[in-house]
Amino acid sequence: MAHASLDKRDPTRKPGKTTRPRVRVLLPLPFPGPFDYAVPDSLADADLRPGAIVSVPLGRRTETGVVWDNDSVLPPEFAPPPMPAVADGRLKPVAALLDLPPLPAGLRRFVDWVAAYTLSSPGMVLAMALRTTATIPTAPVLGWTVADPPPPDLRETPTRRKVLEVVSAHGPLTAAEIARRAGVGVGVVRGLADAGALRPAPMAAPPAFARPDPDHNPPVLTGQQADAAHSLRELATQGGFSVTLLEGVTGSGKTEIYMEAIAACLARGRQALVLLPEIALSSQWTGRFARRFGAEPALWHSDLGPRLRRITWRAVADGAAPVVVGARSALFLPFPDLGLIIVDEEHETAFKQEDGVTYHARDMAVVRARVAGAPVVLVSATPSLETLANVGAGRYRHLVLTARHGGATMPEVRTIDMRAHPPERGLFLSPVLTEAITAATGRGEQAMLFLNRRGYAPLTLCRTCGHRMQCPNCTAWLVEHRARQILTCHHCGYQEPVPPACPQCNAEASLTPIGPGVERITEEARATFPDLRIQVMASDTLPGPAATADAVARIARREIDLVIGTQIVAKGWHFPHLTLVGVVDADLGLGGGDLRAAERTVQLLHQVAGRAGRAEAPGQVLLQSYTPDHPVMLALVSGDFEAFMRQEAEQRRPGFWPPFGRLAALIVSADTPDAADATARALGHAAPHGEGLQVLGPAPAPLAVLRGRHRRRLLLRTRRDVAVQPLLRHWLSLVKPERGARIDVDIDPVSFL
Ligand SMILES: Nc1ncnc2c1ncn2[C@@H]1O[C@H](COP(=O)(O)OP(=O)(O)OP(=O)(O)O)[C@@H](O)[C@H]1O
Ligand SMILES: [Zn+2]
Repeated sequence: MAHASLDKRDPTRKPGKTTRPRVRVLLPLPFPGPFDYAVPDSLADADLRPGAIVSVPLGRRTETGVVWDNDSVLPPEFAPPPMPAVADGRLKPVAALLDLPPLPAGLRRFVDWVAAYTLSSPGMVLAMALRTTATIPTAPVLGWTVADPPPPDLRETPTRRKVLEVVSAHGPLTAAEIARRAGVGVGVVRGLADAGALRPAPMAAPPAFARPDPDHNPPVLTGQQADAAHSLRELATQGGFSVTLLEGVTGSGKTEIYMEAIAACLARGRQALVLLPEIALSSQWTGRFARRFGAEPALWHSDLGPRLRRITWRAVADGAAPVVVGARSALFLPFPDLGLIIVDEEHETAFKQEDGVTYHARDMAVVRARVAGAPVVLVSATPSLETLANVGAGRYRHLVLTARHGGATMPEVRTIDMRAHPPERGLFLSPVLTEAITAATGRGEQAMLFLNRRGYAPLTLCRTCGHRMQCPNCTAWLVEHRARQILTCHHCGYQEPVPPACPQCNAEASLTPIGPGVERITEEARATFPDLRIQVMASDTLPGPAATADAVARIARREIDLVIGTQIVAKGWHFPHLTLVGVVDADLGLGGGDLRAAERTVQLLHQVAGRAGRAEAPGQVLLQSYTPDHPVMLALVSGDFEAFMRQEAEQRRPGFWPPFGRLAALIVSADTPDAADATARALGHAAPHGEGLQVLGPAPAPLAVLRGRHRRRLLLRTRRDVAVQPLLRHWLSLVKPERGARIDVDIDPVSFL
C-alpha cells in the first residue's frame, strides 16, 4: 500500500527497528505541518491514500484530519520547515476512515500553496476547506409544503399567493428558501404556517444540483459581445490554464457573456465556480442563471445553514454540483473536476479576507485555476491596477466591451460643487440634487442616493466642552444608530445607549451628531420628499440574502421611488427603471493615507453610477463634492478610466508600489503598549536590508488600539523580482514576540489600518 512504501523512503526512520506503516495527517489546527500516525491493523485494508478524511487522536481529543502527501510541491524556499519525525513506538494510530469523499489533489496542492504564500499554517488553510465536514447532522430536516385542503378562512394577499405558488411549484423548502424565491420576508411564510396553509414535510434533495442545460436559453449575441463570448467559449472548451480580463462598461453584458464560458464548461461536463464579492448579489444572479440554464446553481457563503452546507460540500466533492456561485470561501471547496473560474467585479476589495488566514480571493483564484489547469476570467468595468499591469505585461488576455447592450447610453456624470450649491443649514443634500430627484421621480422613474456610511452620524460631539464620544476599546469614534438609540463601534461592535448628558462635562442635551450616515440621509429624504416611497439598503437594515432579495424585488416591481443605501447598492444590480444616482459624499473615500484610495473611489463610484439608465431612459449621475477638480472627479465625469489608471500607474511605478513592487505588512498587537512597542522595535532591529527592499516603520497603526489590543505596523516593500516569503520567514524567526504580543503577516495588504 502507498503509505507503507512512503514510510520505507522516510530517511529519518531509525535503522534496525521494525517500521510500522504510517501516514501523514494534516489537522485543521495551527500546527506548522502534518503529523505522522500509525496505520493500525484494523485499517490495513482501508484506502488511506492522500486526501482520505480520517479521525485521529490528539491529546485526549479526537480530531478530523486529512491524509496528506509526502512530497511538497513547493520550491524549497517556500516550503515550511519539516516537522520532526516521531519514533515508531510513540506513534498514535489513525482512529477511523470517515465516509466522506477524499479531498482532491488539486485542493491539497492549493492548500499548501496558500499556506506558503500567506505564511499561514497549512492546518489553518485546511480548516477553511473542512469547515463543514466535522459536524454531520443526521436527522432529516423538515421544510414546508402546501396544506391540502387549505384552511377555509385563509386571508389571501398578493405576497401570500406568491409564497403558495412557489411552494406548490417546488415542493418542501425551508422557510428562508421560500422567502428568497418568492421575494418576500420570512414573516409571510411564518404567517402562512401559523394560519395552517403550510405544513411541515421532509425536504427533498436541494434543487441546486440539477444539471444546468447549456443550450436551455442562450442569448442572441452580436458584434463585440459575440466576439468576446466566442473567445471565452474556446478557452473553456480547450481547457488548460489561462487568465482573461473581461473588461466592459457597466451594462455591456459581461454577465451574459461569461455565462457562455460556463455553458462551454458545462458542455464538457466539468464544474464551474463563480465568485461574487457580495453574496447579497446572489439572489439576482441565481435568477439570471436559472433563466439562462433552466436550473439553479449551488450557493456557497458563510450564512448557509449547516445542513445545506454539508450537502453542498458533498455534492461538490461528488461532482454532483456542476456550478457553484459563492463568496471567496468557495475557493476551498473540493472540486474534483474544476473547468472554469469566474471572478466577477474582480477589483472589489471585499475579495480580500482580513481575518484569520489573510488572502486575496482574486489572486488565489488564479492560483486555484493554475493548479486545476483551467481558465479563469476576471470581470470588471473598472479593473484593478494589478490586473491591468498583468494585461500590460502580456500575462493576461484582454477582452473589451465598449458599449452598453441594446443601445442604452452611458449615464451623464456631473459634479455638484458643494461650495457653490450648499445644502440648507443642518442638511446634506444640495438643492441641485433634490431638484433632480423631484424631476426623475416626477417622470415615474426611480432614483438612488448613495452614501458609504451606515448609521445616523459618524461622530457625536459635546457642544459645550468639545468631548467626542469614543470607543473604549478602539481608536475610533462611536457611530450613532438612531433607530436603535445606541452609539456603536464599527470595528469591535461595542455599544452603549446614547447618554442624556455629556459624560465629560455633564451638560444636558449638549451631544450633537456630526456628519451624515445613511439613516440621517433617509430622515432628510423623508422630510424633503414626503410622497416618495423609500427603500433603505444597508448591511444592518437588510439582515441576510432573503431580506435583500425582498428589497430588490420591491424595487424591480416599481413599488419604490427612491433607494437609499451604502455600498451594497453599488454592486451589480440591474434596475431598469432607475435613471438618477446621487452620490451624497463623493469625497468620502479620498482621505487617509491609503495607497489605493483614489483608485478605489473611482471604482466604487463608477460602479454606483453604472446603476443609472440601464434601459431605454438615459441615466444621470450627480456627485456631491467639495473637490470637483480632484483627478478622481474629473475621471468620473469624463469616463476616461484608461487615462486615470495610466496616471495612477505613473505615480506608483517610481517607488515600486504595487503592482510595480511587492508589499507585506507586519502587524504587532499586544495587551499593553509597552509589549507592542518592544516587539515592534525588535522587528525593526532585525529588519532585512538589501538591494530592492525597504522596511517602513515600526509606527503606530492608524487603528492604534483595536478591541483593546495595542497595534503597531511595519511595511516591507520590495521590487517585484524579490520573493518576500523567504525574507519574512527568516525575519520572523529572529524575533520572539513579548508576552501577550503577537505578530500577524499580511501579504499584499489592501487595508492599512
Ligand atoms: N445579448 C443580449 N441579449 C439580451 N439581453 C442582454 C444581452 N446583453 C446584455 N443583456 C441585458 O442587458 C443588461 C445588462 O447586462 P449585464 O448585466 O450582463 O451587464 P454587465 O456588464 O454585467 O453589467 P454590470 O457591470 O453593471 O454588472 C441585462 O439585463 C442583460 O440581461
Ligand atoms: Zn471599538
